[in-house]
Amino acid sequence: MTGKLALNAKGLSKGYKIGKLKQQVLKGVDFTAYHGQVTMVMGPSGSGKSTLIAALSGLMKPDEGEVMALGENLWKKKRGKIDRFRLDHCGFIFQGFNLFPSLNATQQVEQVLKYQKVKKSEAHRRAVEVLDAVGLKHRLKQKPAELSGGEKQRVAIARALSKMPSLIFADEPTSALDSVSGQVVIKLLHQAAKERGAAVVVVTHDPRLEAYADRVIHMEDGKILSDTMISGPPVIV
Ligand SMILES: Nc1ncnc2c1ncn2[C@@H]1O[C@H](COP(=O)(O)OP(=O)(O)OP(=O)(O)O)[C@@H](O)[C@H]1O
Repeated sequence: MTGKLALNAKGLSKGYKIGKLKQQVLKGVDFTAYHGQVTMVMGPSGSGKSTLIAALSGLMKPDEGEVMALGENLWKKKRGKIDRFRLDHCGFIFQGFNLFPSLNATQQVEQVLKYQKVKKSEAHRRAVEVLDAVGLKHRLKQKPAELSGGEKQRVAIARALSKMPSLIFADEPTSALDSVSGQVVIKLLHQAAKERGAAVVVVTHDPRLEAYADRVIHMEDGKILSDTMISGPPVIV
């Protein structure tokens, strides 16, 4: 699995209309991501990083271009099938955590597994296991309001990892965190790539992440300016 192409996008373009003007945010972007690798996307604010992630993950249809995700032509699918693809194969870690305020840490993870039709008892077992893995065994019953920023982000990661997704999209996953919590989050993402062969795409301004990236892509003004493979070309197995 490791080293195989997980995402292969070609010619992605996207513009937003503001009144009569159209702002071109993605300008014919080609993008690849491999299983077992952490691909970091950097660039100035407004350069189109989040829009790129949205197009790659089935959240927002590009105006032009094609996304092959796990060998499937994502945007050729019907809306419901795209939603199902996301549910089955994608894990998301966004800024602001997106946790349900009324659910405790265990329930946050169980909720996701319920959508995957995992049995209740099995969902509970897996939720506890994955929360333990992110160092939150002592916070299983806490709701978001009772958790620190770092703990909330770890719940969000546990939730994303619990369904063992092949594709993980993280948008500024460490921006709200102190350096210790940030390191924990980075290591967990790295582990998901190395131990499970997930393709991890991380949008970040955080230079600490660079040490864990296999590849660093720089975007500017809707285009990719540079693409540097840090850990050498992927190994095809
Ligand atoms: N739904 C939308 N409607 C209109 N304009 C949008 C929309 N989403 C994003 N934009 C604009 O598109 C441009 C690129 O946004 P995007 O969020 O992709 O950039 P980014 O590189 O992720 O920025 P940041 O680092 O600040 O998060 C910005 O100028 C933004 O204002």
